[in-house]
Amino acid sequence: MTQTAMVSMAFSLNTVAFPNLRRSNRYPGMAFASLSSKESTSLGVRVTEGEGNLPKVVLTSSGGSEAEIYLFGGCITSWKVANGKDLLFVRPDAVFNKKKPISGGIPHCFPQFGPGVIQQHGFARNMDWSLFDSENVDGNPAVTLELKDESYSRAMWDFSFHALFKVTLNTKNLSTELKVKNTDNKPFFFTSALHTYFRASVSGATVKGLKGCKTLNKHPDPSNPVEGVEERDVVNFPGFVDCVYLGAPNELHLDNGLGDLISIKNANWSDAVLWNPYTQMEACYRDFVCVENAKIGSVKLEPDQTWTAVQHISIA
Ligand SMILES: O=P(O)(O)OC[C@H]1O[C@H](O)[C@H](O)[C@@H](O)[C@@H]1O
Repeated sequence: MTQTAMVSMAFSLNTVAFPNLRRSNRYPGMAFASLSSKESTSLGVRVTEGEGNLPKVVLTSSGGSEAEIYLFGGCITSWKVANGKDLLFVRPDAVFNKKKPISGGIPHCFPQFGPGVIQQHGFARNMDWSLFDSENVDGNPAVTLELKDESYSRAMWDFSFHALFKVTLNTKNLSTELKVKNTDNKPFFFTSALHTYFRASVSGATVKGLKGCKTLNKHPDPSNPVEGVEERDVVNFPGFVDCVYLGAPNELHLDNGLGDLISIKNANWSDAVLWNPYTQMEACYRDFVCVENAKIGSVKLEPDQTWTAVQHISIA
């Protein structure tokens, strides 16, 4: 299919309002499928209707990979590599009704990781992000979503900010770039994470690269993390795991126990978190591990300053 053919679909979003489409579709990469039609074979970037009638963006690369991103929460829920295998995991208890964050894929934690003065993991996973931009370069599609403060966020965190989240799909990798700009006239602080749920066989899953990191182990008491140092070359998930790794390296290697070796690279996500709820989630804990790129120490942004962090997950 040619690039021209990829964008031939009409833009028809009768039932869903996207408040910020002003810069969308600048590039010949985005097709907007009718929300009444769930089927499309277009390559590139298209918007369609997902679970619970929520709008989702589908990226399809010329190399045969596919990713899905819900505007609600700016949450990537699927990353299928060319053989059709989805390397991300959405929990069976996930709901798509905006009453809860989508439990699975790659939810945002912003502007707070974990519990604290505002809701657990912050509000970004509970808000509608908007389409901001799209492109399709050499068969590798990308979409940028946008989140700004509004009354919901202001009620708990009274700052003006502008976040952009760019998701780029290549044949063998999925990259994200998160930019947070302080658009207020006073400084603010935040913490953040990409709470990535990888499909896995928990009994065989391992993570390499964390040896030597300072740890804050939330097991057994989440409100009183135990400080330590990771001594293992290969970290596994023998039971409940909830551990922060400070000063994590810019590349980790996940063996998902299902035959896939996944490289998790980052720039500026200085920390990492491993999480598996074990029998707290009896129905699904065997089927995923969370390996999260995180920023646990507060980032301070002065007015007009921008913080940028990149995650790059790829398969060998
Ligand atoms: O259930 P959620 O709010 O999505 O949080 C799920 C988990 O996220 C992180 O991994 C935290 O370290 C855990 O303490 C928390 O339980």
